[in-house]
This record gives sequence, structure tokens and C-alpha cells, in this order.
Amino acid sequence: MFHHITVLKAEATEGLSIKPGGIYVDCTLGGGGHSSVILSKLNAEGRLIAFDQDDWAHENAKEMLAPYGDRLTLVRSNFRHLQEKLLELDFVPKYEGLPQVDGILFDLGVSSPQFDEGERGFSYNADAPLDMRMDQSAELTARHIVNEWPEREIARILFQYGEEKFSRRIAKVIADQRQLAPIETTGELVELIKAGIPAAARRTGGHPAKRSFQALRIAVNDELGAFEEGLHAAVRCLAPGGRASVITFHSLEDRICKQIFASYVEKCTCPPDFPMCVCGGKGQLKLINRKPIIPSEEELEFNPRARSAKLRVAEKLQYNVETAEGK
Ligand SMILES: C[S@@+](CC[C@H](N)C(=O)[O-])C[C@H]1O[C@@H](n2cnc3c(N)ncnc32)[C@H](O)[C@@H]1O
Repeated sequence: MFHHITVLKAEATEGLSIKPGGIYVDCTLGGGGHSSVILSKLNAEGRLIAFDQDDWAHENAKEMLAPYGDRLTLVRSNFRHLQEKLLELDFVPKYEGLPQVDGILFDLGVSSPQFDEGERGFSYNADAPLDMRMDQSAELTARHIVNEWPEREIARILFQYGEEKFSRRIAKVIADQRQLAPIETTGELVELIKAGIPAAARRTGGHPAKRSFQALRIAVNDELGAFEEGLHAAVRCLAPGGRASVITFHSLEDRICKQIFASYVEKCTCPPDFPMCVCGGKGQLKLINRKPIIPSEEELEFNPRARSAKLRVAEKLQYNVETAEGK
């Protein structure tokens, strides 16, 4: 059973402002929660293209979303290849060599089954081989990072991606241990992480391995690099008036989303409610919400995993003056 509770389900799909006959992309299919809401709002002309790099998500979606027939196209790929993959689909309109879709959704991170199934190696609560790959055909595993990367690189990712204060001490414990024997399992790694954190600090702030496991997962899957590339591609692939809805789960992701969106609005000086950019600037997006939308208390009661979620929505502007005048 694939059981993932969809986060900000109504808010993220309402953010897309769905037209029944439009073409939409869910970059993070997962358990199909957002995809099924989008599909339920489409008519016979409407299409959803759903990406995931994990086979599990596809196996589940093939069954669960089968009633929608050819309204749904599944793409097993990293969303960093969004533009190339959309160009391959005949039914997606193209303009000046770019695909044109009406909305794109990202719900970042891992799904609950990926995390909860110990065998995938994402969880510090289960003993399993050190894997952590979302795409099981990818080469880089957590085992490789822990056993092969230089100690200072391990310290860097623990600090940058996990905000782990004791990153250097943990990296040193890992480097010392692997001289004796390779580190093979999540259980062994949890013990090494604990050994690198002073006893008093271990008793506060949740599970002592939480931050390091997050950091390793981000590094194994190059999550931030893929998101940056995917979000830039999304802005290029939106048709005028199309929306991007992005749910992030930690400050590193949210910062990337905020900065990328800002980089496409900052040169436009048109009023926010203006339907078309006429200032001659190169603005391509307008922000639908300046402050991120966060889950309600009711949602958090029902799904505590939604606690750190933030939703940002932006809309592609109509073509700017140069393009609108038929250049
Ligand atoms: C949080 S879950 C999505 C849950 C989904 N929105 C739902 O409601 O069921 C994130 C999913 O995105 C996938 N994913 C994460 N990063 C990806 C990437 N760069 N390319 C493709 N899929 C990715 C993961 O494999 C996972 O299945």
C-alpha cells in the first residue's frame, strides 16, 4: 500500500488556477495526491503529465490513476529534464522552440513510503543498507559518500544541507571508522553520528541523526541542483498566464524558490494587478503570494509531517511588449 498524505492539497492545486481543457505538469507524482486533484478538474481535452524518478511512484499511479486513461502521461525522469521531456510530447504546444503548458507543480522531497520503508535507507529508525537514492538506477549512493568522499566534503554537506553544528566532529568519527571497515548500514551510521555529538546536545532537538540523514539524502539525489534546474525550466515552459505552484520543506529549498521567482520579476515595474507587462523590462513572472502559504492548524493536527511546508505561487506574464508586437 502506497500511503502518502498530500500536503497543502487544496492550496497548491487552487494555486494552479486550473482550466478544464489545459495542460498541466506534476513534477513530483509521489502517491498521486496532487495529480488526482488536477485530473479530477480536467475535461476530455485536458492533460496531466506527471514526473517522478522513482519506480514505486509509477507502479502505484498506473493502478490508482488508471480511470483517467490517456488524460494522464507518466514520465519516469528527474524533473531537471522537464523542458527536453515536454518537447518530446506531440500534444504539448510549442512556441519559439519552448513547450507551453498551463501549470506546473512541485512538491519537493521524499514521499512517506520512501521514508518509512526501511529498505530504501532514508530512515534513521530502521537498519538498512546505506542507499537513499530516489532513482534506483542512479550511481551515487549514501554508502559511496560515507565511505569514499573526503572527510571535509562530508563535513561540508552535513553543515550546509543539514545545518548540523557538529558536522566536523561527525565527519571525523566517520573517517576514523571507515579506516577499520566500510560503513554499510543506516544503523551503523546512526551510532557514528551519535558518537560525534556531545551527550548533552544529543538529548535536545529531536533524533540526533535527523539533520545528517537529511543532508546525505540531499547530496545523494542532488536535490538542490535538480530543483534549481527544474524551476528555471518550469518558468521557460509556462504559457502566458500559466502558474507554478511550489511546496518546499526546508529553508534551503524555500530560499532557492524565493530567489528564482524574484529573479524573473525584479526587472518588471508594472503594477502587480496588470495583466500584461508593458514597462519594457524583462519581467516574466508575477508573484501570486508574497508571503508563503503554510498548512492550517487542522492540517497539522492530521499530518504533522506537513509542519515545515511552504507554498509559493507565481504566474507567467503575457508576452512583453517586444514579443506582443510580433517580434
Ligand atoms: C513529497 S513526494 C510527492 C507527493 C505527491 N505530491 C502526493 O501528493 O502524493 C515527492 C516525490 O517527488 C519525487 N522527486 C523528488 N525529487 C525529484 C526529482 N528531482 N525528479 C523527479 N522526481 C522527484 C520523489 O521520488 C517523490 O516520489
